[in-house]
Amino acid sequence: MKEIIRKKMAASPVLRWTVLGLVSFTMLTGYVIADVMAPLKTLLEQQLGWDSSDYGLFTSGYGWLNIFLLMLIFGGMILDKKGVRYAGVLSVGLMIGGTLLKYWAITADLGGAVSSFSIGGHSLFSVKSQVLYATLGFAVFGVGVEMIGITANKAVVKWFRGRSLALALGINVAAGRIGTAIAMFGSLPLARMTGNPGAPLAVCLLLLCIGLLSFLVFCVLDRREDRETETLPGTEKEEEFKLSDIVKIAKIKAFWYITILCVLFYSAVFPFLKYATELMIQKFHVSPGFAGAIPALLPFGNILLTPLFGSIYDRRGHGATIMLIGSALLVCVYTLFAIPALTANWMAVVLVLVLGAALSLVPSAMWPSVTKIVPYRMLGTSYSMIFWIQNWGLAFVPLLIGVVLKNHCIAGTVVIDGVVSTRYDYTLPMLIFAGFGALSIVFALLLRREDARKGYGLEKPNDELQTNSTTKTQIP
Ligand SMILES: C[C@H](N)C(=O)N[C@@H](CCCCN)C(=O)O
Repeated sequence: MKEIIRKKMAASPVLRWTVLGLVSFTMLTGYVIADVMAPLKTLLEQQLGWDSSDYGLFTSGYGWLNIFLLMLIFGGMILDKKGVRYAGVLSVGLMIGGTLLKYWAITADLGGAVSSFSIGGHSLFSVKSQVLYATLGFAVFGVGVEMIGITANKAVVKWFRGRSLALALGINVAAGRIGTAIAMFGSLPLARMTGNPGAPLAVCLLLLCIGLLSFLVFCVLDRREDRETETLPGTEKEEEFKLSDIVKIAKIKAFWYITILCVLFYSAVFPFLKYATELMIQKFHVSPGFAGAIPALLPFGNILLTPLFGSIYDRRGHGATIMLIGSALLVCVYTLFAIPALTANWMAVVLVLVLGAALSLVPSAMWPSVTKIVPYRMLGTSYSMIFWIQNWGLAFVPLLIGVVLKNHCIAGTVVIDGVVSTRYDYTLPMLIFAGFGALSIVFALLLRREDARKGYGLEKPNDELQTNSTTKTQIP
């Protein structure tokens, strides 16, 4: 066991909340782009001649570099080695570069060119060049936006530890949800109004440049603060991150419990959203024009509830229990979604709202809890390892649900908007999501037990740590 002395909790409240606003705004601009193309699927098919598999390839591009080339992990190590300012500017640079490539691909006239890939004369696959370049752009963007997610977390921890940390992290997550809501509601009307599917991307690029400016202002404040803090008497420099720290992180049981809880929980929520509109139409008989509005309630609820639950964690504690309750809610929601007899519209609205509460509870406690389990100097790498494993779930669970629907859930046909479409019985997919929820409960319980054993303080108020913020903190 090693002990280090935490840096002094610095800065005035005004400065701290300003910093939170600047970093969160930058993250918001990234989150808008992450979801801005989702409402445009039909438009891309109508105007650019894409089909569903083109769209599927493009969407999956988000995780390619992060998952297979381990870019997320490298991003976390860069964050720990070089600090939040360097990592943040790099993230925004990647987001801008990736979005520029995507914008060019969507708006350029490539004359229907096709890119083919072959080995030894055997054709592997061919894809429209436009789709390929747009996908590559989205892949580069995906590295940047995931990296800004972990960078924002570490920056918020740097400025808020010991003082309303969970509230601040909750507000940061809420900023991401505002970004998602802007994309969900603004993208399609703008593209329709201009008749150009690239128009929302152009606006996003402008937003991202403002996000970059916002982050640069943060950098000035952060550097000034660092200089001032270094000169405070009694402040010892924190140990630097070493590669061997990864092994140390990997040896922490609670870290794995929280990571597995994270992948299970997020795999039960974000992939659900990809199918939620169809579920509303087919099970709850919501009109297609209105069906997307019900799942869209989810981010709105989060905007208020995530900071609220964060604040409860700060003042009253019960972090592990909050994660447990959020996981239990998943099981209730998906079990009710699975019951074939429950088809009332209002039921769908209530269940989505409760799901929104779950998606506020778990993140509001999960991200601050990581700071109690791993030391600050390893935080970037720890968050990136959690995100990396979570990205596997986010990439493959939608695929799993698609396969299950295709092979086990076809229940005839149905006419939607005058078009004969396949009718799916969503019982099995909902039970799979409920299963993820049940497993989340198991890992939340394991986490709570481990906390009781090791005394991480997950059940203690974060603000209580304020008194300890300038004293010694135990580090594994
Ligand atoms: C999808 C992404 N990897 C993720 O986990 N996002 C979380 C937390 C974001 C933390 C932002 N500083 C989310 O709830 O959106």
